This record gives sequence, structure tokens and C-alpha cells, in this order.
Amino acid sequence: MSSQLLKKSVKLALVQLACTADKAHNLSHARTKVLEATKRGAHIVVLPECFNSPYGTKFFPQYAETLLPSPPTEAQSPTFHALSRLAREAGAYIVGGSIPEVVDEGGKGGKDGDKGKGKGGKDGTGRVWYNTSLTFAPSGELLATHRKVHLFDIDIPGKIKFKESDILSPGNKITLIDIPEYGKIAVAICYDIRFPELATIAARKGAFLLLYPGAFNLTTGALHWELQARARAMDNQVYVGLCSPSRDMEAEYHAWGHSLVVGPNAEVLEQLDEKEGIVVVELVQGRIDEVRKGIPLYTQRRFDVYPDVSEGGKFEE
Ligand SMILES: O=C(O)CCC(=O)C(=O)O
Repeated sequence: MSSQLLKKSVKLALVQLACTADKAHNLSHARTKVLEATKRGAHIVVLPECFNSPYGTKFFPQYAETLLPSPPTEAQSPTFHALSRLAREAGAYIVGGSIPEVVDEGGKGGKDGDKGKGKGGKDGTGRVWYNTSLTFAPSGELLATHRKVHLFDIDIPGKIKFKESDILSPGNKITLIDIPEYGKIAVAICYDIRFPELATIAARKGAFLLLYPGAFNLTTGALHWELQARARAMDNQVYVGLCSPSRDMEAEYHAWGHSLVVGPNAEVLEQLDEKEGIVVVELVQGRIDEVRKGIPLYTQRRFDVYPDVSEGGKFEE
């Protein structure tokens, strides 16, 4: 069943970008780093969560761009066009981390069906915000949009309190992207990784790679960042990549960094420290099959004892 999961070996790059408060700088810096990654042979390049802005609820409205109806104009979304051009220039697939998105109430659905809910917004203006990831093909075409499904609302006394839902609305679908040369990948965002159902559904629908642009912090990063990546890889016997901004202790939010690629046997293949950097890792055709042959979870599941979560899952809304 898994033999065609990864059709040929592919080089994956994670760009752990130094993200600043200057959007134009972030975009041109991302371009430089993505081109560096493709010079090193990468075919799929990933940017971090909120790569064009600082990370924090108060920043979302200020930096938000309009993506719908798609394609937006350059003025509505400079980031959409910068990423599309960059994918063409680099000749690579670009998973554009994430950006804050704004939708006017009643906005129409995203490319793959994630409709703007028009809930009336959280600030009484009738606008709704999302944490949104855009993936582009080497042709510059938008392949998929993922809106963060699980909002990062946590409160660990004395350590960290964060409430994305103060401003953001959640996305409502799983994002699986078919890349004709290589196979299927799944994209989700940061806190989404803590919900294994999403990963398992994507893997059982045929994804060879789960990608999470993310920005864990110094508390939960130390606790769970690597563990989550390895757990999702182990449970599903697939490749996993987590891409963070680099750490800036002058910023309000201190990202964990440590972007990493994990193999289908849950082994860390490459991991950065907290500084800016790029990992480029070859994902090897046949490796997933080898791991699944050794530990054949795929034929040992007991759906007579518990349900198959991959029978469900919302891909279109
Ligand atoms: O899950 C965590 O600990 C961090 C999540 C996060 O930072 C995010 O969703 O942006």
C-alpha cells in the first residue's frame, strides 16, 4: 500500500528565518534564504509560522493580508505575490510558513474549500482573521491554503499565557497537497501538531510528509517540540518537518527555533539550534516502505476494536 507514497527521493529544506517587524524586509530576506536553499538542491522549501510579521495576537490585524477572492491583487497581498514569484524564480515548491489573513464577512472560500466563516469578527468590525499557510508550485500557481485548525490558547501559570482565539478564527479542514512528482504532503500549523488525529488522517490518506510551520516558545519548546515531531513520525511512519523562526530575545515572543526533520522511524535526521539557518535533508524513496515492513503497523490495526479515524476527516468545507 505504501510503495508509491514517495515516488522519488526529494530534498526538503526548512528555512529557520530571522523574522522582524519589517514586512518588506522579511519578504526579501525570505527570498534570499529560499534561493540559498534551492542552490543547495532543495525541491520543497518551508518557511516558518508568521514569517512576515512578529508573532502575537496584537500584531495580526496590523499585518493581515486579504487572500480572497483568489488570486488577490498585489496591494491586497504582497506576500501572496512575493511567494508566487519566488516559487517560479527558485523552481521549487514553497510552503509559505504562515501569515495573518483577514476576510471581510461573507468572504468566499479559499482555493481548496476553506470558506471564510464570516462570524462577525472578534472586534466588532465584521472582519475575521486566520493564521494561514499558502503553498505554491514551481509554476507560481497556488496549490493549497491551510488555515490553522487548532488555535493556540494556553495558560501555564508563571510561564506562558497565549490566546490566539482572542482575535483569530480557526480553519475547518485538513490540508493534503498532491505534488505530482513526489506524492502527497500534509500542511498544518504549529499547535495543530498536538492533535494526532489530523496527522493520522493525512498519513492514512497517503501523505509521505507532514509539514508544520511553527513557533513554539521557550517553555513548551523545551518540553514538547522535538517530542511532538518524533511522535507524529513514529505513529504514522512518515517524514515530519517543523520549521520555526529563529530566536530573537529582543522580540516580544521568544521562538524556540530548533527546526528539524524527522524520518519515518522517528529518528531526528537534522536539527538546527535557535539561530537562523537552513536544513536540507534528502527524503529517500523506499525508506517509508522499509520502516513499515519492519514494524507493520499498517496491516496490524484493529478497526474491529476501535474506529479508523481516517474514515472521517474534513478536506472540503
Ligand atoms: O503547542 C505549543 O506549545 C506552541 C504552539 C504555538 O506556539 C502556536 O501554535 O503558535
